[in-house]
Amino acid sequence: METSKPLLSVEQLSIQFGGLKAVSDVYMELASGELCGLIGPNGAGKTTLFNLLTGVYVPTEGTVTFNGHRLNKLAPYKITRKGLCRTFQNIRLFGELSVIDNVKVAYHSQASHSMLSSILRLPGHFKGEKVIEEKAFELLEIFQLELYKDEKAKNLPYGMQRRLEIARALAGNPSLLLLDEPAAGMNPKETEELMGLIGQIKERFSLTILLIEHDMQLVMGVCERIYVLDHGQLIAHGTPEEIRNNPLVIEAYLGEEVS
Ligand SMILES: Nc1ncnc2c1ncn2[C@@H]1O[C@H](COP(=O)(O)OP(=O)(O)OP(=O)(O)O)[C@@H](O)[C@H]1O
Repeated sequence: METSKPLLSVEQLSIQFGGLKAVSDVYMELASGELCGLIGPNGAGKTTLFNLLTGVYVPTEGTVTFNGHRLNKLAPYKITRKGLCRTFQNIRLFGELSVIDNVKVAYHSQASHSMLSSILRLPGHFKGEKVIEEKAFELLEIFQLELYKDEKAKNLPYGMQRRLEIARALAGNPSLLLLDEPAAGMNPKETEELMGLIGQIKERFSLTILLIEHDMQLVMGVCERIYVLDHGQLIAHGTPEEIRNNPLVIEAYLGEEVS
């Protein structure tokens, strides 16, 4: 039987900050089209792992292979161009720019019309700009932000800013999307709507998604598989059912609710 190669393959990935191994010998495989969770107590190394996958940090040891390419030591923007895009735990929008310009900026980093045609205002520039404007508006519609397109990003309510962050990440045309606590600070209704939306964009854009989330019920509800980190080490991975009943996970979360 032929088994297809994973979209993302992480082997023995480690990073050391002084005396602290923030990520230690981590293994992970994501198949194309999966929606996986990454969980673990505070300080477990989840965001650091995202930073390693996206080139923010260079690993001390180990390899990251994405879509057949070794990512080690590639600059973050090159990794984004390969189709691995992310959002951040702390919202990183251009607050003074309009909502639609925030998405357009993200498109420009991928734009196919050349810098020269833009400088000289050649027809290719205007055609490219029109396409970008249309695509950006489409993304705003998907995230129900189109009515706010001319509003400064900083004036959006928090939940909408979080949605705009994801729209911006999608403008990078990812095949793998990493979401760092996408529902942080949202109320239960906003969170439920966001999770529905994440399911929709996954199908619509044929995405593979890895998401960090603290709300256990939510992770168990939406993810097909879950990876669990504790003190930088991978202590478990499996289906929500397997994770819920794993003694190591229960111990790591002692005092917190796992189900
Ligand atoms: N640049 C850095 N220099 C030194 N230590 C760091 C650095 N980045 C992260 N760490 C440490 O690595 C450990 C893991 O941090 P990380 O932010 O990845 O955890 P996390 O699982 O994302 O936590 P949380 O759920 O609280 O966001 C922490 O002890 C943190 O202080």
